[in-house]
Amino acid sequence: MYGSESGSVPEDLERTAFRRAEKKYKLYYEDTYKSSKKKRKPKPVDLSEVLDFNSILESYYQNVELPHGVVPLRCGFDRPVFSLENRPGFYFIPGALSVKEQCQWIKESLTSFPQPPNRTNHNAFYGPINDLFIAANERKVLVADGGSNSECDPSVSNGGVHGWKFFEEHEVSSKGSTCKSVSASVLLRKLRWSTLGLQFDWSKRNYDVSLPHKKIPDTLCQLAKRLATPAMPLGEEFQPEGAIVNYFGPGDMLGGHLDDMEADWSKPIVSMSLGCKAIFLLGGKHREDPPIAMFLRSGDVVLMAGEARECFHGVPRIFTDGENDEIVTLQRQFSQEDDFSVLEYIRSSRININIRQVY
Ligand SMILES: O=C(O)CCC(=O)C(=O)O
Ligand SMILES: [Fe+2]
Repeated sequence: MYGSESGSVPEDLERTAFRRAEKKYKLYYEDTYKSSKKKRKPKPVDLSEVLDFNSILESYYQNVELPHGVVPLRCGFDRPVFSLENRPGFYFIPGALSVKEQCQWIKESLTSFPQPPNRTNHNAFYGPINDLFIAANERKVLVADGGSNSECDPSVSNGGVHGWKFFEEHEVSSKGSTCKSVSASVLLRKLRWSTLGLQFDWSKRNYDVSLPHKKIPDTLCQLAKRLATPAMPLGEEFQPEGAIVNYFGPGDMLGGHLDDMEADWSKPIVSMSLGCKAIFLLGGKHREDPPIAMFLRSGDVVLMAGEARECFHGVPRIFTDGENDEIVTLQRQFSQEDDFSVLEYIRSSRININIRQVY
């Protein structure tokens, strides 16, 4: 499902309309800048066909005609909600989260959500990792304890458990380069997903109820229940049971896919965008259907329910450059709160939290 700027795609996959749109919006760099990674310049991309719900919201407030096919929903929600004429079950709530809420969920996504027993993409290789964000700020290094080859672990003189443990940088460098190690900041940069509540097993593409898990935090549940209301049948309440947190760095993308592992597709997926702006592609039921492209900004919420659950979707691009990322207010807030480590992370990242009712 995931890809990155370096991923190559078999030719036949490029034949679908969805794949062509992914290619159109994906990050490519100008060739002339290839030699120097720092100065690489993104190739310009034509964004004229990307739906912009910020300007749609403005038009709505000013009573100006909306783009063809965009329909405001009358549902009594406390913010404007838009639907798309030819994608029933899809709802867009621009700016649904306040800046404070955005900061709160960004911080939780970095600090508490990746904590065991929640799983992350690092589990398969390193096992559970505690306090990754703190370790990254303290410039710690994760070191392999090689069992019999235990000189790798500065604290173990002979034998010891197999596994990985954080150490201070100087403890590791004094040991030389014989041990397998990776810096916490590299691991934080490579964090791609964490799962909350019922744990999603990516290898089986299913929920594994036998895996230990904690309930989704109550504040997040309450928020998701409220945000889900425009897509819920009257009188029914959304029951958040599982969530996937996606972390995107520059050049990362989320390939076209369906989320079809939940039992009841009439219930929405509540999807919150945080950090740098992205392009979201909402396709149809077939990869051959031309997708609709739209910007997702920090604070936007998307709901996918009913027929929209059968639509391919993905994120081909995030914008991490100051001109396009649209995170000034977020940056200001983190600076005011002296949260410079979070600020550093989010200025080149996007986080998506999508919350699901599984049964
Ligand atoms: O990042 C997004 O906005 C979409 C995420 C998504 O589709 C998923 O995790 O299934
Ligand atoms: Fe999805």
